[in-house]
Amino acid sequence: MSEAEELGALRDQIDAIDQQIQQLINERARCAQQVAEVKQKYCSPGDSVVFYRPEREAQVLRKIMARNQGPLGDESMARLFREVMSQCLALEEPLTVAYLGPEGTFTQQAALKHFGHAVSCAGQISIADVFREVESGAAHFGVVPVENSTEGVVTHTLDSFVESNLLICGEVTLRIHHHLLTSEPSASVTRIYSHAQSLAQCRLWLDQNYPNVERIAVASNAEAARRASQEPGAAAIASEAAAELYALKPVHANIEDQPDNTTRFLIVGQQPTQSSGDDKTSILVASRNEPGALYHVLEPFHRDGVSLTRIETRPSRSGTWSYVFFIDFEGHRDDERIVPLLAEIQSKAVDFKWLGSYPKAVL
Ligand SMILES: C=C(O[C@@H]1C=C(C(=O)O)C=C[C@H]1O)C(=O)O
Repeated sequence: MSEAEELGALRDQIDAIDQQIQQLINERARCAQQVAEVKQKYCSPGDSVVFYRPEREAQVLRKIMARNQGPLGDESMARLFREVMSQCLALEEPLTVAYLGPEGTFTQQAALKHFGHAVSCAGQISIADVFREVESGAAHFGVVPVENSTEGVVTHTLDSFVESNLLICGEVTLRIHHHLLTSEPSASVTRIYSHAQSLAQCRLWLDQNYPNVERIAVASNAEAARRASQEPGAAAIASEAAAELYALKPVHANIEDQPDNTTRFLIVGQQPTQSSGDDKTSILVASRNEPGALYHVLEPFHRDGVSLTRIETRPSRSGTWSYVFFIDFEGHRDDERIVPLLAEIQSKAVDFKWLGSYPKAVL
């Protein structure tokens, strides 16, 4: 056989397989539409139907990864199905997701990684605005950054939970790569714009490569890219998405000081999420201002062998030198061993707030 004949035969096979995949995807989509009808049928009058089910989506993705045999990698396969589910859910109900914008931010990337591309994303100018959009019902869900592996916690996000009644219904992590973007030759750069966190994440690289160039902190990396596209002599530290959006060239790629630089984002919404079988819970606890206060809050976790995944301390706004603790641990509020544990902590604390139980990030 000639090359053309061999390729022709294989491409015929691919066409036939595509036809089957397409039919099956539409069959799946029809099932999702029926799921929507069932959800509507059993919804109590006065309640609003909840179409998006984070725990079910996490379970679907975990099953896909567990049974995958290649040659496509587990994560690549899960990403494909992430998009299929996103389109199926959009047939049930098109979602609006508020995120910390503007367009081109890492938070937007996180929103698309979590929900897939069939949602409509609404960029907000602050974390408080993301919370407001979801509280008012203008957006179904919100996405906000909460911690970075190099720079630590995003305090605005934690503080927002003190006042807000929104619940955490998911988490998503993103490997953060920073690039130096400009439209000029890199030698003529006189100013570098970026968000303060990104400037900090690239501090050593900047000290070595641009020691005498002014670093200017702006509201977001996307805003930095916008300025770099308009001002002569300006460069930005931002993402590939921002480079595309503002037609800038990445003159130096992956300039972050820590190669495993990762940011964790939270998904916030109005409804509680059911157990997916592999979950995390976040709580806020204020304890008495006395010796051993934190110890007494944490002791039950140790005793019951429940793993803490994070603990943050923030000053409470209600009194000088009193604190609230943000605690993340493994398990769901409805798990048999978590129910009594939470009751005990609640009974010991001056103030206690359950912020949500949600599936551990799958992708
Ligand atoms: C189909 C459903 O609704 C939505 C779509 C899903 C899917 O496409 O698999 C999964 C969960 C929900 O977000 C469902 O609840 O099963």
